[in-house]
Amino acid sequence: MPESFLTIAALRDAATSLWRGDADAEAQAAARDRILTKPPGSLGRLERIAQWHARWRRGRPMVLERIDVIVFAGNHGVVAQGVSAWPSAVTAQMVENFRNGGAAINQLSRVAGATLRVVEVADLAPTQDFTAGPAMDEAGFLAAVNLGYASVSPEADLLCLGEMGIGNTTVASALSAGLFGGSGTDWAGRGAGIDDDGLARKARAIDAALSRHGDFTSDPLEAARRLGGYELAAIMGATLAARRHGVPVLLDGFVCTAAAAPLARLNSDGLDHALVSHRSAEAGHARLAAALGVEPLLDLGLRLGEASGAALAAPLVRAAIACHTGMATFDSAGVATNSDARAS
Ligand SMILES: Cc1cc2ncn([C@H]3O[C@H](COP(=O)(O)O)[C@@H](O)[C@H]3O)c2cc1C
Ligand SMILES: O=C(O)c1cccnc1
Repeated sequence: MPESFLTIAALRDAATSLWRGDADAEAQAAARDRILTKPPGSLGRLERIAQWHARWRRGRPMVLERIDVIVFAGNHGVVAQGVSAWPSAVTAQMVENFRNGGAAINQLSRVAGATLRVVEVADLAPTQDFTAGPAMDEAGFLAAVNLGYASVSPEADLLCLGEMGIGNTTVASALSAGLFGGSGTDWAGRGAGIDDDGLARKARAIDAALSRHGDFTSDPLEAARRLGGYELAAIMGATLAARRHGVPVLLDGFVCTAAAAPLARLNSDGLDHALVSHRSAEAGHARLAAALGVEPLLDLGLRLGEASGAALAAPLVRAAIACHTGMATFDSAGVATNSDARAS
């Protein structure tokens, strides 16, 4: 596979010929779960998380020494439609804040024992307003995908993805509608706190984008190029790279999940190496998770973005792996197995 995609066709090839994961490693992890000193299944979803990590780790040891958090930042032409309560300048100001350690994600990354990196996509130039034309041309879209792809280190044991981009809840709503159907009012939410009039403008902008681009959105990559944004394209590229490198992924909230969703539309298992870390309070996220058939790990009423939910869920993966690798077996600890096991 090339290190960067020169054409949409090359990207499509990569996104439709995915590594399917290590089914043996997953089965071995499930078998070990059954002999650990606990009632079978009693660690609930933690057991599935450990098995998931084993499957997508390409045979490497089940450790969580290196957790990478990457926040991709970008700007959006559709902000001109009055869809955000905040000016686009806040994107660059928050990037500076990330670099100075002052944002929520700085604190949450530290608590998770993770390393935070911020990547400005397209130098924070805005996309084209997608009510008037495609958000990105092919070259700009591919450059953003490639930047995201190249940002992923194969050395990471877990990758937390997030975003910063004023206006991007409108973009995520339009992209979700393009991929899964529905209208502006179905998908639009209040984002970073827009009022009722703004919410109505947001729904109208999404509907305008859908009527302009709707004929092309049956192709998930065209949907991503026309209705997406630079940082969303980078998140998709990073998610694809993580699949290739054997790095399990935690996706953040609505925007991040929408960004990666084209991969699930290209392949029914295209996001199996990624977990949705939390259910965002942003209106569209529950609908998007249902459309993808996934159950987010946490539900804390967060509606921030920045990878905040992903960083919060990383300790769950750490806990799952600690139990899986550290617990004694019934045999080694001399604990009696249950009656079914004794009878067999
Ligand atoms: C100070 C501030 C910090 C943020 N951190 C994340 N977001 C979040 O809000 C933005 C999306 O909301 P909308 O679509 O309504 O513009 C994104 O930048 C997202 O990451 C923030 C927003 C603000 C204002
Ligand atoms: O869930 C998200 O991704 C989100 C919610 C509100 C604002 N920005 C992002």
